[in-house]
Amino acid sequence: MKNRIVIATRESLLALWQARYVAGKIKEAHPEIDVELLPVTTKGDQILDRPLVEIGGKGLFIKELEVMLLEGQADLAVHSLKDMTAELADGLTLAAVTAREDPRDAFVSGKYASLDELPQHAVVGTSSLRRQAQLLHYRPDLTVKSLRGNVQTRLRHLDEGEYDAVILAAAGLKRLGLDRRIKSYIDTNDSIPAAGQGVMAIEARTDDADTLEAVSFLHNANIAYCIRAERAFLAKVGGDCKVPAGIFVVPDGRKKIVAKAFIASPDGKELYRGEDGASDAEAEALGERLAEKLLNAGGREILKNLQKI
Ligand SMILES: NCc1[nH]cc(CCC(=O)O)c1CC(=O)O
Repeated sequence: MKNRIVIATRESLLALWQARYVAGKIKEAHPEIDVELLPVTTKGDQILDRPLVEIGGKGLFIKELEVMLLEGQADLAVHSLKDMTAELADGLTLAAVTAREDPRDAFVSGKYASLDELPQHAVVGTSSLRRQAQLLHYRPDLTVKSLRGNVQTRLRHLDEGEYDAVILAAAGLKRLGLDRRIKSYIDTNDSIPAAGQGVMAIEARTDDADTLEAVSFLHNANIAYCIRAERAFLAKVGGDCKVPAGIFVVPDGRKKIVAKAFIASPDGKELYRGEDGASDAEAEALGERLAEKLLNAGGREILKNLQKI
């Protein structure tokens, strides 16, 4: 058994909260292990003046952490699963995925109680094509304006009056103790979450059996099945936040899971939705089948057009 585990983490308050949470759990379960945090600045955190899509997508938040693992400077990396690309770097594996925090998108505003209360042409902040497409599908009159940075920065931009409302993940706000900022929750049928939303992923070296064993108690097997389906879908539709797509999978009784997903044009005018279920053992096939169905329905054409931009 190891006597020391180093956890690489981004430096945002949410990332630090998540890394500290995992560190605390490991110390509780294994008092003999020394757990240390290694905060790392990632490219995705540094470049805030351009949309994520332009600077290379969400892999930018995890690459530096993966290098730390591969070079042996750290033993674990804690991520928001949502920020991870469909493929992990060679030699690395998901040691555990945690129980899911609230998966919903949250409506945050100083002036309005819900999406329905927003006046015509109100300005809503989000840089997620997934949120944008679903927002505009529901309310084509709204103006969606880019919003980047960590959770605190986004809230500050809202408070400074640049937006009438912003959409953020409920999970991040709750972890940071900012629930009071949430005016209402958007139902997962109206804003289908991103693959992995609300789940923390703990990544480690595939050959580091001691570390894998030390964190195995944090693994939630039921969520793992759901995540397998969500990530299989993500891999099929392009694996990055460049696509206006989402999927949400939940356990459904004994050894079954159900999924709902969508692919849309960024303006929300075209939106294809589907639902399907399977046994948990067939999670990947479920995600792939749903992706294929939505791609055939019109999603493939949308993704092709997006690549031209
Ligand atoms: N895009 C950044 C990001 N990555 C994970 C979360 C929240 C936590 C989670 O979904 O697990 C957030 C903030 C947000 O989308 O509002």
